[in-house]
Amino acid sequence: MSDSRPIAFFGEVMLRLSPPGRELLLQTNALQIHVGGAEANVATGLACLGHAARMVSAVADNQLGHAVIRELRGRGVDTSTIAAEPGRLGLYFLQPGAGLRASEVVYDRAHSVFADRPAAAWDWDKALDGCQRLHLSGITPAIGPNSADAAIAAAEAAGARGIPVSFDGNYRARLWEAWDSDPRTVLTQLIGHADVLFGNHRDISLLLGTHFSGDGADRRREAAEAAFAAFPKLQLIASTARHVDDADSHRIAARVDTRAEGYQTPELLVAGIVDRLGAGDAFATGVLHGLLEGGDAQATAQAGLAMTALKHSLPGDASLFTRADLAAFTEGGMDVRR
Ligand SMILES: O=C(O)C(=O)C[C@H](O)[C@H](O)COP(=O)(O)O
Repeated sequence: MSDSRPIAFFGEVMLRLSPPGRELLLQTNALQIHVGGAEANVATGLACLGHAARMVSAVADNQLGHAVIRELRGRGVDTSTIAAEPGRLGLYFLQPGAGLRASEVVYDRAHSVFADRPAAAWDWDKALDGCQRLHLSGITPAIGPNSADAAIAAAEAAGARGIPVSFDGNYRARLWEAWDSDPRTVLTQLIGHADVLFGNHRDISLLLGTHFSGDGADRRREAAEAAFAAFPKLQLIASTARHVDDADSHRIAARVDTRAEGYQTPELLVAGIVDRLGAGDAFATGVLHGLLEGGDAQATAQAGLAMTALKHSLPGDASLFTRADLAAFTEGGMDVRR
């Protein structure tokens, strides 16, 4: 039996606006709307797999914010710790890639309710009450000084209560560059609280200022060992290796390193991609699911790979797959099930 206590997710929830097909953003006169936000995506993914997930956030007290809360609640996420306050909801525009044209994201989230909320306004006693884990990502501290302080306060509050923290690096250059930020110091501080880190050898290299000279899996193991040495609380590092052939076809392997062992799955061809956004969050969902089920490095990496592969087939940011979907994927056989 896995732990039934909720996992708390702290981060901004937004709306994503994107053209229906492969059109350019303003070539179209219609935009599709999806709820997005890295931490909310993982919360949704885990809720759909039957785990208790609690979203800690703040949205606009208007139709948009209320719709976001309704959507998350409808997907089984506990929304009782989402504040609705006067102000604006963060948005982002996605122009999906096609062929050799890459996808583009335009953020429109400055001065959102979440970004402008003072760090002292968050109630960590309520947010973390009864939780088994807190999940954070590198997006929250990138949003601006209030949310950087709030992310650190969240990690410290979890630490003070003995609640483990998982951290997804999710480096967003465009957010960090928009203000007078110091990503390395802030991210180092946050990862210092984490027992689970989602990040690859490049993220670790940037954090530690170390160059890892090996190749492939060896380089990832070398980077993981350096991170374990630098961050005493860290117990597990998970990453994907993604080769982009074109917008519709990627080859992906999943890797999990613990202090004792490293396991990397064979590369999986993910072709016919419908929507790549949220695939990293689906990977985190799978890895956390694997951990909650008591899996070892191999089982955890395989669950991460399965969830990320499935997400590429689904429009929208969040992974909505159930345990039955995961089992069907693992059994194989891609023809119609009837
Ligand atoms: O960029 C942000 O700030 C967001 O939170 C929007 C998206 O929901 C995530 O970025 C998806 O992240 P990936 O799973 O890495 O594709």
